[in-house]
Amino acid sequence: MRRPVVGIIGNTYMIADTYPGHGTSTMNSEAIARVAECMPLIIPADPLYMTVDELMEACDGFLFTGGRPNVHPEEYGEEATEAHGTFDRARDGITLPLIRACVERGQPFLGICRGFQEVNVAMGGSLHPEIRELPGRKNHRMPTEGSLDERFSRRHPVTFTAGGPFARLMCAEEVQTNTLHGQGIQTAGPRIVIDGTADDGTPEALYVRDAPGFTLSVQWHPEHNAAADPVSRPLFTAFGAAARDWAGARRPHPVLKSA
Ligand SMILES: N[C@@H](CCC(=O)NCCCC(=O)O)C(=O)O
Repeated sequence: MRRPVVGIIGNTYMIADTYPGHGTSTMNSEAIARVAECMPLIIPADPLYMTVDELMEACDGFLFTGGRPNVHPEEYGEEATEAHGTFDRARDGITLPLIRACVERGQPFLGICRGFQEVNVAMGGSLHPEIRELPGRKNHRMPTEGSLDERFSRRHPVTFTAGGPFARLMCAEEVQTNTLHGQGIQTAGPRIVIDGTADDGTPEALYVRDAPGFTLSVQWHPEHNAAADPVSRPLFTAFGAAARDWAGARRPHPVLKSA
């Protein structure tokens, strides 16, 4: 059987500070190829180039990756302010309808950081532009100095709901994770289940209630050191199994089965 194809949502970057291109970190491709055991395919996420239907036909599952630009607040009914930072409207135009279509059809996805936030917004939730300004919250942003491994080092605990899909998948109710984000979930969408939180109350792990397929998503970055990290590895392995099920029969692999 051919390997399942996982569409890795690309971000827009300036190449050599001169002209725009699409891309993703090799950590994402590596995690999909070597841990999920699927074929990584980087997607130039822009509705000018493709439709959601075409993407769903071409790919068996999707990795909604991290990305510096924030989801546009119009997508959750708020006006943009300076605090909301920069945006990527082309990516919003693909990812938000694609998430809703995957939820409805049971096609698997794994959301990471901005991708986690996109899942919440796509399902009717909202984001806070700068969570470190909320009372009692810590700074979750990427350290401004240090090697890649230092910047992606584990910085806070995440506690999962006892008996929930994440606790079952990780065989632990508490894990340590990295953290590289400024925004965070403000209100969860009606079907979003927050299944893990940081020690300052920031939502860190979610799934979509009653979705027929795999929807596990995390605010941290499991793609770092995915093959060796005991928290990352089960997430990518379970996602790969869900994509294989979909590729084999074009049928969903439910979140609870995956855990
Ligand atoms: N913009 C959001 C999401 C942060 C995020 O995904 N960070 C990783 C960036 C990786 C990259 O630049 O590709 C926020 O700040 O909350």
